[in-house]
Amino acid sequence: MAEKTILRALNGEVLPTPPVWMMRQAGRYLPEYRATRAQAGDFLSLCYNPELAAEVTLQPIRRYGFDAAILFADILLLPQALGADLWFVTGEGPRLSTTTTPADFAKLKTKDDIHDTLGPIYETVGILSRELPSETTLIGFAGAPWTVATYMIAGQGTKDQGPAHALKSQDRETFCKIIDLLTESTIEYLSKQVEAGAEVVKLFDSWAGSLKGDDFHDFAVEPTRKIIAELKARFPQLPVIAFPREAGEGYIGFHEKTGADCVALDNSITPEWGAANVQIAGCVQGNLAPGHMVTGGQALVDETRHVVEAFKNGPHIFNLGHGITPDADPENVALMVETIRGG
Ligand SMILES: Cc1c2[nH]c(c1CCC(=O)O)Cc1[nH]c(c(CCC(=O)O)c1C)Cc1[nH]c(c(CCC(=O)O)c1C)Cc1[nH]c(c(C)c1CCC(=O)O)C2
Repeated sequence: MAEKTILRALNGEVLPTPPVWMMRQAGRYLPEYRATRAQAGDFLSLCYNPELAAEVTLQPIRRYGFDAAILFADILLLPQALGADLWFVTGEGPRLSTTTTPADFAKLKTKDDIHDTLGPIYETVGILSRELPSETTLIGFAGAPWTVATYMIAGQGTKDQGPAHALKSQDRETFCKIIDLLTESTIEYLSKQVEAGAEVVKLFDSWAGSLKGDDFHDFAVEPTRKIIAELKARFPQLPVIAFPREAGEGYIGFHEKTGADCVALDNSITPEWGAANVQIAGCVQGNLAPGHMVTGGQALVDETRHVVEAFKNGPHIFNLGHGITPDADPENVALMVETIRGG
C-alpha cells in the first residue's frame, strides 16, 4: 500500500485526517516567494529557472508541511512551447499572440517540438523529486485543452471566454484542431513530467464552467478522458486529479466519464452537495473558499471544520476551491492547517 497520505487518499482510502495542500501555494502572499521572484527577474524567468522554481515550490512545504508540493510552472508554458508568444503584464495577467485562423494554426509547432522549451520544467521536477521530504507527494500539472485554448484564442484572460466560444461556432474546424493539438501535446508534456519524477498529475480546467450541454461533453469531458486514457496506458499506476472548475451539475459522473482518480471541487458548490453527488464516485479535493485566507478568524476555523466534516466519510484531499490570492495572510494558512490537523 502507498505510504504517502495523498497517494492513499487518491487510492480511495478514507483517512482520519485529510491530507492538505493549496492551489497557488507558492505565490505572492509569501514574502519568500516575492524575494525569489525578484531574484529571478520576472515570473517567466522564475518558471524557466529550475533551481529557483524548485526553491519556490519548496517554500510552502517548509513553512506549512503540506502533504503535496505542486510543481512551480504555468499552464501557459505549453502554448509558448508550441510557438505562441507569451508575456505577463504586471497587475493585469497573461498576454499571448492569438491563434484564430487556419494560417495562425499552421504556424504552431507539433507535439514533438515542445520539449526544447519545456526542458527546464522537467529539470525542476527532477530536482524536486530528489529534494522533497519523503512524506510529500510531488504533483505535476497542465492546463486542460479548453482552458488553454481560451487564452490562445483571446490572447488574454476573458470573463466569459467569448472569443473561444465565437471561434467554436464560426470556424469549428480550426477550433477543433487547436483542442486536438493541445490534447496530444498535453499527453507528451505530462508524460515527461512523470518520467522526471511527478507522482500525480492534475489537469486545470479553470473555464470548464462556461461549457454547456454537448460542449461540456465535447470539450471538457472528452479531451480530459483522452489525456487520462493515454497517460494510464503509459503509466498504469499514475493517479490523475481533474479540476473542471465551476462545472456544477457537470461534476456528477466526472470520475467515471473521464477516468480521473480525483475530482477537484470549487467553492461554488457546498461540501455537502459535493459529498452526496461527487464523492460517492471517488476521491474529491477541495473546497474551502480562498477568501478565508484573507479574512481569517473564527469563520476560517468554522468553515475549515465544516469542509472536513462534510467529506469525512469518503476519500478527501483538503484544498481551497481555487488558488490562494496575493492578499492572503500567511498566518491564516497556518491556522487552516492547524485546524485540519489539530482538531
Ligand atoms: C488559468 C491559469 C493560469 N495558470 C494556472 C491556471 C489554472 C488555475 C487557475 O485557474 O488559477 C495554473 C498555475 N499557475 C501557477 C501554478 C503553479 C503551482 C501552484 O502554486 O498552484 C499553477 C498550477 C503559478 C502562477 N501563475 C501566475 C502566478 C502569479 C505570477 C506572479 O508571481 O506575478 C503564479 C504564482 C500568473 C498567471 N497564470 C495564469 C494567469 C491568469 C495568471 C495571472 C493571474 C495571477 O497573477 O494570479 C494562467
